[in-house]
Amino acid sequence: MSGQNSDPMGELKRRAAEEAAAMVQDGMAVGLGTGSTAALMIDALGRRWADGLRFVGIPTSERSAEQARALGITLVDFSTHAQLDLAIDGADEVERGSLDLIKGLGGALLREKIVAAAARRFVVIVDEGKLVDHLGSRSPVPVEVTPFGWESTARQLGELGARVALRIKRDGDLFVTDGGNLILDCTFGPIEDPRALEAAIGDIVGVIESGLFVHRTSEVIVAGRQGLTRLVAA
Ligand SMILES: O=C(CO)[C@H](O)[C@H](O)COP(=O)(O)O
Repeated sequence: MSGQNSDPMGELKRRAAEEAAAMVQDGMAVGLGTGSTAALMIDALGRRWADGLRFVGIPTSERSAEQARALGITLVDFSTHAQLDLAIDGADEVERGSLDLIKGLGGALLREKIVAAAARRFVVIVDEGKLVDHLGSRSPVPVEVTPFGWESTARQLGELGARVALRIKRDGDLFVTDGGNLILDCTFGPIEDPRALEAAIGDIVGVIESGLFVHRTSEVIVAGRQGLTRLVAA
């Protein structure tokens, strides 16, 4: 067995990741996303780094920091780089048309959102299975909350119409974010007005941030069976 084309979608995701990595230019400050697709992009940046490209990265998770460091990529923080040229990340859902997102199934939504908000351009890489007509069609909205009083925060999220589940790891331990917080996965079903829901979630005391990314995306690179497609925000 040759192994070639045994994972055609994986190969397309790798190409999408490489296309996004090709947008990085010498001297840029770049936000490095989290997740399996973002990891392919960081690998691609590692190859470009080995070829002589020089830039600085701000990682969105300890995982991505570790990966980038192992590739020799220089990492910085917001104390020296309060604004980024570009941030590249994956997503759990992308709404066709608006390019609004759900992120955070990997648990890095807070740092991901801070990095996206600080970037002049925010580029998202996904496979075509992540495209939806309405956010919430398949994915819950992850919400990062303070451990103190999480039960009360969960009750109030429930009052917004969500089925709320505290995120637990496969080994049965609580999932704790890089910032030491908890995640409540909130299933709303298809969301009519993501902007209004993002605001309503953000109004609840105890909520740190939600995985709704509204009006933040500059461009989406979609890996599909027919090849790569680039979607640009209207
Ligand atoms: O938001 C994220 C992590 O918090 C990821 O970008 C999202 O979960 C997509 O991951 P993957 O590329 O593995 O499907």
